[in-house]
Parts: sequence; C-alpha cells; structure tokens
Amino acid sequence: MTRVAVFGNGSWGTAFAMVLADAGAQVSLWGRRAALAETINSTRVNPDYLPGIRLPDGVHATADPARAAEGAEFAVLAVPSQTLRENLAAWTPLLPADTVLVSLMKGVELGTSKRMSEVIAEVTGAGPERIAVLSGPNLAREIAERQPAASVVACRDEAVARRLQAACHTGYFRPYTNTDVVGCELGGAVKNVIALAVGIAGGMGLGDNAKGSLITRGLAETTRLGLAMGADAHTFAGLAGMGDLVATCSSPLSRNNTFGTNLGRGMTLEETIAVTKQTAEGVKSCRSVRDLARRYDVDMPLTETVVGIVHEGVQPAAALKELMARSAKAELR
Ligand SMILES: NC(=O)C1=CN([C@@H]2O[C@H](COP(=O)(O)OP(=O)(O)OC[C@H]3O[C@@H](n4cnc5c(N)ncnc54)[C@H](O)[C@@H]3O)[C@@H](O)[C@H]2O)C=CC1
Ligand SMILES: O=C(CO)COP(=O)(O)O
Repeated sequence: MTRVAVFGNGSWGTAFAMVLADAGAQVSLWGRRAALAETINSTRVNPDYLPGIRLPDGVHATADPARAAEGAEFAVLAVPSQTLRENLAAWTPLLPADTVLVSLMKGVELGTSKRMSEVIAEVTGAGPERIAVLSGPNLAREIAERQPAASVVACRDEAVARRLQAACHTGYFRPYTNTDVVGCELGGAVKNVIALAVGIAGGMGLGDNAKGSLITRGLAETTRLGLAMGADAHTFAGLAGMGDLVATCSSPLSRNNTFGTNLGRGMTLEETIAVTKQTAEGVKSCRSVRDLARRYDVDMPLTETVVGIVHEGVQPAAALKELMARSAKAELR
C-alpha cells in the first residue's frame, strides 16, 4: 500500500489527505498541535478546518513529523508558503531519500520571489525528478464533500507525475499530468492575486462585466510572466490556469476572493486580516509576484494595482480610475 505523509492539516492538507486515502493510500496527516491530531483521530473530524466532514479510515493524524515521514513514498506539503522553508528544513532529515516532494501551495516566497518547487529544491537538495506540484480548481471544502473536480499534477519527470496521478485519482478527483512545473505554480500563485482584484471589484459593487474583464486580463498578465519565465502558454489555458482562476474568482469559498471583497467594501487591511481565519496567499505573494514582474520586465498592471491597494494605501476607486485610463492597446501582444 502507498504510504503518504501530508504536512499541514489545514483545509487543503486535510481534504487532499481524504482524496489520497479514498484512492487507497495510507496517509499520515501532520499538524503542529497535538490536541488537534488527537481530536481528529478520536472523532474522525477536523473541526477547525473541515467541520462536519468525516475523514476516511486511511487517514491517521499525528503531531510527530518523524512518525508522519516514516516510509513515505510521497511527502505532500500543505503549510502556508511563507513558512515552508523553515518547516521543510526540519522535516528533510526525517524523510526517506527517495520520497517525492509534492507542493500543494499557491504562493511565492517573499524576499526571494522563489516558487515553492525552488524552495523545496534548495532546502532538500532534491532533483527535479523528486519534486512535483498539484494545482487546479480545487476549493478544499468542495473536494472534502467529494464534489467532482479535475486538477493537474506536474513534474519534470512524466513517469513520476503519472505515479502521483495514480495515487490521487478517485471517482470525484480527476488529476491530469503536465511537465510544466513553472506554469502550474505560477498559474496557482498569480490567480490568488487576481482573485483579490476580482473580490475588490465585487466589494465595490462592480458588475460581472468588470469581473470577466479582470479574470481575462489577469490571465493575460499571468501568461506574459509565465512565458518570460519559460512556462508553456498552453498551461495557462488549462486547469492550473484558467480553471483555477474561474473557480476561485467565482466562489465565496475562496479566501483570497473574500479578502478582496472585504477590502472593496471599505474594510482596512488590519480589519480584513482580523476576520480572515485561513491562509489567503495572495496578500503576501502579490508583492513577490510584482517583484518577479519587474525582474523579468513584464507588464502586470493588475498585480501592481493589487499591491497598491493592499499594501500601499491606494483607494480602490482611485485604482480603478487609473486602470481604465491606461493607454489603449491591442488585445494580443
Ligand atoms: N484551501 C483551499 O481550498 C486550497 C488551498 N491551497 C493552498 O494550500 C496551501 C495551504 O492552505 P490551506 O490548507 O488552505 O490553509 P489553512 O489556513 O486552511 O491551513 C494552514 C495550515 O498550516 C498550519 N500552519 C500555519 N502556520 C504554520 C507554521 N508556521 N508552521 C506549520 N504549520 C503552520 C495551520 O495550523 C494549518 O494547519 C496554501 O498555499 C493554499 O494556497 C491550494 C488549493 C486549494
Ligand atoms: O486555490 C484555491 C482553489 O483552487 C483556493 O483558493 P483560496 O486560497 O482563495 O481559498
């Protein structure tokens, strides 16, 4: 039986642990708090992140990373992106030397602007054949309810992507393989920034035309950055690009979308952070994405605007006026 360690028992780590167990794996679900691990094991429910959802028997919770790591064929990483480097440094010595490291995270490291696969490579020394990412339109609560969804598992080594695909393929979860790791990661991280923009627009009372325009132009700027960084343009038309963007920007379940809505309604950043209980990666990663855009000399006006509103005190109404007044352009360039 495939043994999998899932590091991070928040909403996505827990929901994906369910998928893996439903696909037949023996899953160890690690989280920092021993009391929560005990509650999960005794009640079969993770009350803090997925209340009301019964976890399959194949999921065992633990607060001991060594126990989670034991014999793991895959180590699935599902902690907030900005905490990965420090956590992974502690877990690496515990993992078998051939474990495949799988990122579920949709953020870019602040300061270094490194993608999660780059952080994993740096910290563990693993080669590209041992590093995979999973990304797509996968709102955790829906997956935990076993509602149907597709996704992408990406690894430079296609055979490894196929192994991971087999490990998480169920009647309600349909993963496709891809070898474009850079594109899949950027698709997931930048969509959180665009979801903030769409949420802000909704909170300001703007209509569906505005949202459709933001989603489409958001995908255009994501694709421009991706091409500059060596990604395949097709990835952005796929599940890790358009698929995730549409799901996230349409769903009240999205933490980034909701965060933006609160800002657009006039809450301050501090007030919005105070009412946000889970990780909204775009809030920090918008600055890393903006730094990447500048490094690669790519025009990303929506990302610049989100950074302005979230971190630099720009008022949403003023930002909208500025965006609409940008010089006229050809759509495709
Ligand atoms: N929730 C969702 O629908 C989806 C989330 N993701 C991505 O998955 C990643 C994890 O997000 P969620 O599970 O949703 O977040 P969450 O906020 O629900 O859970 C985060 C988990 O990390 C733990 N944590 C927080 N700080 C930590 C630290 N310093 N060290 C160790 N553990 C720490 C928390 O206790 C919690 O267990 C994010 O990058 C997110 O973008 C991707 C797809 C879907
Ligand atoms: O990535 C997600 C869905 O694919 C979840 O989005 P949020 O992090 O905004 O909730």
